[in-house]
Amino acid sequence: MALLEVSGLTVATHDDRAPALVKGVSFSIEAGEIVGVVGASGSGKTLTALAVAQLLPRTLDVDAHSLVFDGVDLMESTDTERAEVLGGQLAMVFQDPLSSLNPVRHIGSQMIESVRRHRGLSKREALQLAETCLADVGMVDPAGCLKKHPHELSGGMRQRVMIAMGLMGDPRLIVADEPTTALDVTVQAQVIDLIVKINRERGTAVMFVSHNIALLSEFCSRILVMREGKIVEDLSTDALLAGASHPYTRALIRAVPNLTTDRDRELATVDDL
Ligand SMILES: Nc1ncnc2c1ncn2[C@@H]1O[C@H](COP(=O)(O)OP(=O)(O)OP(=O)(O)O)[C@@H](O)[C@H]1O
Repeated sequence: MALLEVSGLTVATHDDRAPALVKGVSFSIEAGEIVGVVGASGSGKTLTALAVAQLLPRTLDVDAHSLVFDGVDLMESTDTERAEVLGGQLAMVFQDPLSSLNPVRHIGSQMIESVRRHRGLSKREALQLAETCLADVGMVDPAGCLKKHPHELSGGMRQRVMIAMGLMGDPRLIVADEPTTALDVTVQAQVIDLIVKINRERGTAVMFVSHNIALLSEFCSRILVMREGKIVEDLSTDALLAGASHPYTRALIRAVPNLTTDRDRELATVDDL
């Protein structure tokens, strides 16, 4: 069984007359796999990621035939089971770390909060773990970082802190929603290298949301293409680079000049995809 199996996931507003925002999508992610989710703005990528992490706002209705993470159907599970999964095994990294971090609290106290609640560690043990996780994500002075406030760190460093915070629970899946979009290109590459390193060294699966199919093709083994709330294609990156793809995927490829596939020449002759 896959690590994550989503079947018939629908997300909608409470307005019955409005069309659903995510329309019955199904996909799976194997343990240790990096899967990209790509699509134009508004195609439903973030809502799908938030539904997996059970973080959708209450203003939205969510329904699914099943949403099984590590053998537990989160649609059917108790609050306690869900809290256990979400308290550690599944970590979420957002585009803007500043909106996830409390500006007036030290990094250390924010990092240890969840792990103390869910794993019953003492403050000292939790701070030791936080320091180790900060070292794992390449922070040069992990002990010093614990005593800093978010605004004292650069954007790239804040994103490393968010990833370190996710690692505190030793997750099996990291759901990363455009984690590098707000960063400049060099820092973006460093954060992606870090996520790939975590995947290789710890076997952590990754669901990586981006609007950039070329970027995803560099490190994902599989890519889900979303359009208007549906997954229109689910293909391996090898298949993508070989050129076998849906017209909408080809349009996304065409929008990125530095991704070359066998189809590129053909694409230049295809009108109005
Ligand atoms: N809380 C909400 N209430 C109502 N509609 C919403 C809500 N959140 C998102 N939407 C709408 O749902 C659709 C899908 O949004 P979503 O954020 O998943 O898109 P996305 O593919 O992640 O886009 P982007 O790349 O711009 O982040 C959009 O039309 C958006 O306006």
